[in-house]
Amino acid sequence: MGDHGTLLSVTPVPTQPALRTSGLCKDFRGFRAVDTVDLEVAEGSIHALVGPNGAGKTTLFNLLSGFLGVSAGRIALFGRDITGLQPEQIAHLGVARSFQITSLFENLTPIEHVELALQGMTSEGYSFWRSHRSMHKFRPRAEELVEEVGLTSMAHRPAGLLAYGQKRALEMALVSALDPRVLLLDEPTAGMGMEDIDRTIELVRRIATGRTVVFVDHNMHVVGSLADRVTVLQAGTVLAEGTYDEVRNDERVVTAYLGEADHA
Ligand SMILES: Nc1ncnc2c1ncn2[C@@H]1O[C@H](COP(=O)(O)OP(=O)(O)OP(=O)(O)O)[C@@H](O)[C@H]1O
Repeated sequence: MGDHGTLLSVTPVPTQPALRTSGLCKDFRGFRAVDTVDLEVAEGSIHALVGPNGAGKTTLFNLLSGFLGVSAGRIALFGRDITGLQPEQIAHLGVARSFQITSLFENLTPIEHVELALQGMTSEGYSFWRSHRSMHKFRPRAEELVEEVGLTSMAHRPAGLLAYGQKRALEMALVSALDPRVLLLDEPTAGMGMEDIDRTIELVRRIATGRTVVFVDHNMHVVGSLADRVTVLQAGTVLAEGTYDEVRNDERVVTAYLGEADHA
């Protein structure tokens, strides 16, 4: 080994997973909805959480984003313990979350929504009474984000007029505006027709560039198209994990889903 001088004193930091849970549990009055889950999400990956209804996917999302407190176990974000932090603290560390249903302001346009989101990211914080001029500095970036999600033609129309798929696209622009390192997407294609689904797949791919994405989706076409890795949950525990092809051929997974179909 050559002499690297002072560089030798710098200990290389091994790459930490974007998210890691160890022994994560959540109890609701004695009912264990998330049961000893060890999850590892690699930095830069797109990771899907799937499983039959009631498997604990949403609860796990709520734990990761701090909306629910853990009953046991730990959560680490890039190696930093975030267990017990409040949602806004976790958001501040670069984790953004989309919801299945987001409340948009019916009278504000997509551009205005995105401008508000961008303003919220600055030290100025959200302020509804700020002058138009101050908001205008966010206009170019807002236009870019609105274009990225395919809403340019609706950019200046009230959000109340947007079709369902367009509202979900606007949501995507809002989470992009937060420029998160880790993005948690809760059923990004729920309730969409085929055309919107394929557009959303493309959108998630684009937004995922340089980021880590964890998403929940029931649509296996979406999971197969997007996910680098898939974790299958059942009754709060990890049933299987691997690539999409690995898990979909796993007999336990097939059985779990057939079980669900039986009860549908
Ligand atoms: N606040 C709560 N109080 C009591 N039980 C809850 C609560 N939230 C979730 N549960 C229960 O925990 C289990 C897991 O629910 P969760 O919503 O996490 O499942 P899921 O995998 O997201 O299901 P779905 O695919 O239907 O959205 C379910 O049995 C649910 O009834």
